[in-house]
Amino acid sequence: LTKMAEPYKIKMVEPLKIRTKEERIRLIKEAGYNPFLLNAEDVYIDLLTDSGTSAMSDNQWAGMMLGDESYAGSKNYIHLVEVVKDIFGYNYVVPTHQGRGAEKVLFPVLVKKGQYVVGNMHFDTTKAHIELSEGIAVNLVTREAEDVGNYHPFKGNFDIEALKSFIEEKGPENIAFILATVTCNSAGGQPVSMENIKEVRKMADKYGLYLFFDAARFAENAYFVKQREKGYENKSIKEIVREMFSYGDGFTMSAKKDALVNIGGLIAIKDDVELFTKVKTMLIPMEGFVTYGGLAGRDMEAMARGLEEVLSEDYLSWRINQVKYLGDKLREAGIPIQYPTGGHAVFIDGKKFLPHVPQEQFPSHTICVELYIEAGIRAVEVGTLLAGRDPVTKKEILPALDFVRLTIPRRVYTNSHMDVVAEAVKRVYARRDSIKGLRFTYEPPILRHFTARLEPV
Ligand SMILES: CC1=C(O)/C(=C\N=C(/C)C(=O)O)C(COP(=O)(O)O)=CN1
Repeated sequence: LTKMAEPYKIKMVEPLKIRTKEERIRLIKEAGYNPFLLNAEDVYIDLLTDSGTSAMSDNQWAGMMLGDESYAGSKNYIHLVEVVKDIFGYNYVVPTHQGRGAEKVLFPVLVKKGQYVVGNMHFDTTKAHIELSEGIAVNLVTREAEDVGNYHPFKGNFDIEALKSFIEEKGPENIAFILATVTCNSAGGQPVSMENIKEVRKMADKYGLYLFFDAARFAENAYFVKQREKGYENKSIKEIVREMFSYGDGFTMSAKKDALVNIGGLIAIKDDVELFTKVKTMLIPMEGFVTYGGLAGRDMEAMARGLEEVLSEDYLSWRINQVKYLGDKLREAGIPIQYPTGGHAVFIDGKKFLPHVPQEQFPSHTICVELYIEAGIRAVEVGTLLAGRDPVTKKEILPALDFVRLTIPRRVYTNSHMDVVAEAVKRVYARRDSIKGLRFTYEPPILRHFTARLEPV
């Protein structure tokens, strides 16, 4: 019985505004049919992202009052380093302002012009920073990730054969490093198994390559390992995290996800002190001095406390089952989603939902627009609009996966909100045959999905 409700009670609330349907039709038109351009106060249930949108705990808020805002040697930094060492087993740690801050400092140190960074699936801003470092981002995720409707326990895994032949084909000297994203956001928040991580580690050792983690959703990955991988059912989340990261040489982290804070990032290096010196040298001009890296002391304190809190099994079990709760309601209604549901979001298969809308007219983005009109819900497209154009041919990339991501913030919404979301998706699904696609009225040259403006065809 104790597992049926949130393992926390609510002490402070933020009243929500609910615009009328007429207002929402006007507002989304004024926003160029792009939910990114809506004002938050015009959104009822915001499922745009789980990044930076978590509710902090009383323990974290109390930590905010203990901010040591000294420029150098803040006690919050010392606390943060201790926590990272204790959880991940890495000796060298610097804060950054968020995940991109970590990427723009670490990648130039690791990547030489023209080298490849091979990953399961890179998040779009991570890909952007690999390219800004003049590297080439390559995704080698298991084919199971594209088998959307069928159950596979670890759809975030690397395709080990593909990884081996890619490194052989290009030559290890042309691989900057291997990057394992846990969980794999772009595949549907899908986990990577410990067995797969061990296989990737073997490759890294065989070819003398670094293995880094993109650790944004590390705790959710560990929870799935505990639930789904033989031999881990009796291990604590902390033990599983420790083992996962023992196979890595370092990580970047957007703390805005599993560290339960609204701003923050990290770079951690296991034991390569030389590499750490290069990172610190880059950090100072790009993010700030070593002991604050673009953050206030209070933010580092909240992050240190969040990293410890997120390891709670009661918290993880509730958080991940809330995603499953929404996913199950949609599957029961016959709505096509990435199955099983991931750690942070339900991913609707837009191409199957709107088979009559050509991919060039952005089926999943169209569903996001309809969800806002239907019930003031803001979701995000992770598909064709996001993928953009081939930089050389300028043709639409047309990715295999075209998803609506219903991204659930941590500790913010109850299952009553999930019931509203499920009902709204069902109503859009019921009228899907009458839904038309979208076309650009303004198409930005890079990362177009954030500021594009569109209209119904
Ligand atoms: C796996 C991964 C991410 O998901 C990520 C950011 N994700 C966002 C903003 C999201 O909506 O999924 C980033 C960038 O983190 P940042 O948004 O700069 O703190 C890196 N890796």
